[in-house]
Amino acid sequence: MQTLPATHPDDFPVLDTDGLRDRFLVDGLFATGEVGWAYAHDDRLLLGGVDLTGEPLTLEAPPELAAEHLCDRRELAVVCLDGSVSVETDGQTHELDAFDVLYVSRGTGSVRLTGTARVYLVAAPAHADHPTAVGRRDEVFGADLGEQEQANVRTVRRYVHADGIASANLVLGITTLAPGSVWNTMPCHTHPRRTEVYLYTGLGDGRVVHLAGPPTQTRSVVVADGQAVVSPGWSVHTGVGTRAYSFVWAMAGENQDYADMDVVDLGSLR
Ligand SMILES: O=C(O)C(=O)C[C@H](O)C(=O)CO
Repeated sequence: MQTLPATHPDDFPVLDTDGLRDRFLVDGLFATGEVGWAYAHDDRLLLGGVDLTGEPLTLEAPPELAAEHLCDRRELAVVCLDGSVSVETDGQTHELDAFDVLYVSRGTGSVRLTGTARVYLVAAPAHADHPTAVGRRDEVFGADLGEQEQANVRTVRRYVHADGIASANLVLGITTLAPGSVWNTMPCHTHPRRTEVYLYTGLGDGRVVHLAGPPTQTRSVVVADGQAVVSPGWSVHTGVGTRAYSFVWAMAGENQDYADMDVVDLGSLR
């Protein structure tokens, strides 16, 4: 399992390309038939991915958690990126199509996936139980943002958040850029009270030049389809693609208020 220990912001500007990628880029999540895990020490976010080809798969807690079941102390989001997947949680079945999300309650004993799909997993420590619930792509709250002139026309869909699917800690959504738009999250922001992870999808062979770091000392990380970038509370998270794409954004920390962010003035970005 890839482990990403926390980094002090003063150490960020001195990292070279490989150092930045080692510390913040998550790669290798989507193996066929088995879950690839990554464990960010920032807010203890656990990320997983699997390429399902029809064989059922039961999710196990990675040994690093020292837990009997994945959800013993954690809540989980199961995100269907493409295809369709059937998720059985303690005997209850939930059908997901592309960009549907299943929130799985802390305390759930067994989680089993069956289907032909790429599935992304995000699990955060939880101090309370909330009901297992499905958020459907076409039913959750979606905000249409951006302008054609700024190449950032996009729909930001919110699934798990203060006014949506209830959770103890997790906040999660999916942003989709319109054809011809390439910029996400500009003007950008930081979340001093949360860690955020962007998982890029729908990029094909393209790339996103993702900007990270303190607002006055940003660096770029070139990201491919199926890779993710961890943004600690002091880091901006924004990027420009070689084509339109989607990304799953997931956060954990002090609260679940989507609007709790510090917007960075474009003129102060360095
Ligand atoms: O394109 C955007 O703007 C976003 O998707 C922003 C994310 O929702 C985000 O960063 C939430 O904190």
